[in-house]
Order: sequence, then structure tokens, then C-alpha cells
Amino acid sequence: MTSQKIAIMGAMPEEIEPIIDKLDNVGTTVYGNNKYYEGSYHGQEVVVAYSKIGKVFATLTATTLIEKFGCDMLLFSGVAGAISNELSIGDLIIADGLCQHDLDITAFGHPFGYVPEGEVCISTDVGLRNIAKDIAKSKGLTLKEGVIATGDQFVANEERKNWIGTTFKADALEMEGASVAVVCNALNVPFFILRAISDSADMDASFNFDEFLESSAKISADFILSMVDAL
Ligand SMILES: Nc1ncnc2c(CN3C[C@H](CCSCCOCCO)[C@@H](O)C3)c[nH]c12
Repeated sequence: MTSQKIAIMGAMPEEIEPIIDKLDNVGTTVYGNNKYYEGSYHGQEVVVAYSKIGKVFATLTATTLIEKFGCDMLLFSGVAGAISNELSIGDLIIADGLCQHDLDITAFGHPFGYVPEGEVCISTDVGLRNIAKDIAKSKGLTLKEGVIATGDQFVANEERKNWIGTTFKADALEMEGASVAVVCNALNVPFFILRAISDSADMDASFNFDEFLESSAKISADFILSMVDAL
């Protein structure tokens, strides 16, 4: 048990509902066009919110969780599209680094995903990743660790998916993680992101996403709650 206040964030309602359902003493605060659920899980103080889709909404929510609610660490739970062919629907991936695949000032000779005073790949907290690995081992779960690519587009195209995979050596993709990583790094708050695969970012992505969003989101949410118990 930690005395610290834990932020748990997702992008869509389905990604945090399995978490909110398990909280005690839940109070809600509406702020900045968003709703924040304050409560406890097994005695651990948490604040839970979904940002809405995309990097801008995610940036607002991550910043609010830290600056207004005073959270000391941030755990992201949600679903992702697979790039690596080692990842199937329902599989778990944690990011050791995240990049923005749609950030592009290559016209000035910079690499994709880079802007001055920024970095292409933003790191996550190694201590939290190690806790996740210990949990996975104790539960006999497979947990992939790799780069997650973030961009403001739902990728449903093999060519775009493969370009992202090759360009950033990314294993999965989504639409919020890298922006949350930038916020947490800038505000010196440990950040951890776990995603369960909902689709393979190919021509079937939208159908698979609709079918597996809820079940994959719950897989991720259940694991995140195990993380809270271990902190
Ligand atoms: N292939 C893919 N490309 C990019 N991201 C993802 C993710 C991760 N999340 C899911 C969600 C997709 C929002 S579009 C569907 C919204 O429907 C709303 C109802 O119409 C967004 O928050 C990013 C899973 N598969 C992906």
C-alpha cells in the first residue's frame, strides 16, 4: 500500500468502467468538460477518468489529474491496435517508450516524431514496469514490453500500420499514450501504460475494435487493479 494518490486514466468510458465499478466511497468532480471519479480501491486512494479520444483530450486529463487532483503517479489502462505479429487480440503490452507517429517536421531534416527540445521516444517508469512484470509472472500471464506509437488517427490500414512499425520500431499503436507520457515526464510523475489488443490496425480493425473493445478493456483494467494492489 502506498500513501500516494494514484491516477488511473483511459480514453474511452469502456476502458475505465471496469475500474470505477470496483471502487469504494466514490465521489465525482466535473472539471474542464470532464468527470473525475475519486475513491479508493482496497484502501488505496485513486482518481479515475477517461479523457475522450485523442492526444489533446488526453493531455488535458493527464494534466488535470496531476495539477488539480494532486496525483503522484499515473497508470493508463486501455486497448490498442497490434503492429507486432506476436500480439493477438486480448494480449497485453506495456510500453517502455512511446512516440508520436503523426508528428512530422521532416521538411526541416528532423526525424519523424521529433520537434526541437522534444524527444522521439518518451520513456515510462521502470519501477512500475518491473512491478507489472512480477505480477504477470505470478499470474502466468504473457506481458509484452515494447514501443507504443501514438497518433490522432484510428489506423485501419496495413500500409500505414507497417510504416509506423518500421519507422518507430513500434509494437502497438493507439491515440493517447505518448501525450500522457510527455505530461508525466514534464511534471516529474511516474507513468505506466498497459494496453490490451483489440485489433490489428488493418482492414478489419474497425470491426474487431467494436467486437473486442469491451473484453480487451476489461483485461487491461483487471491487470491495472492488480498493479494498485501491489503498489
Ligand atoms: N487501430 C487503432 N488505431 C488507433 N488507436 C487504436 C486503439 C486505442 N484507442 C481506441 C480508441 C479508438 C477510437 S476510434 C473508435 C471510436 O468509436 C466511437 C463510436 O463511434 C482511441 O481512444 C484509441 C485501438 N485500436 C486502435
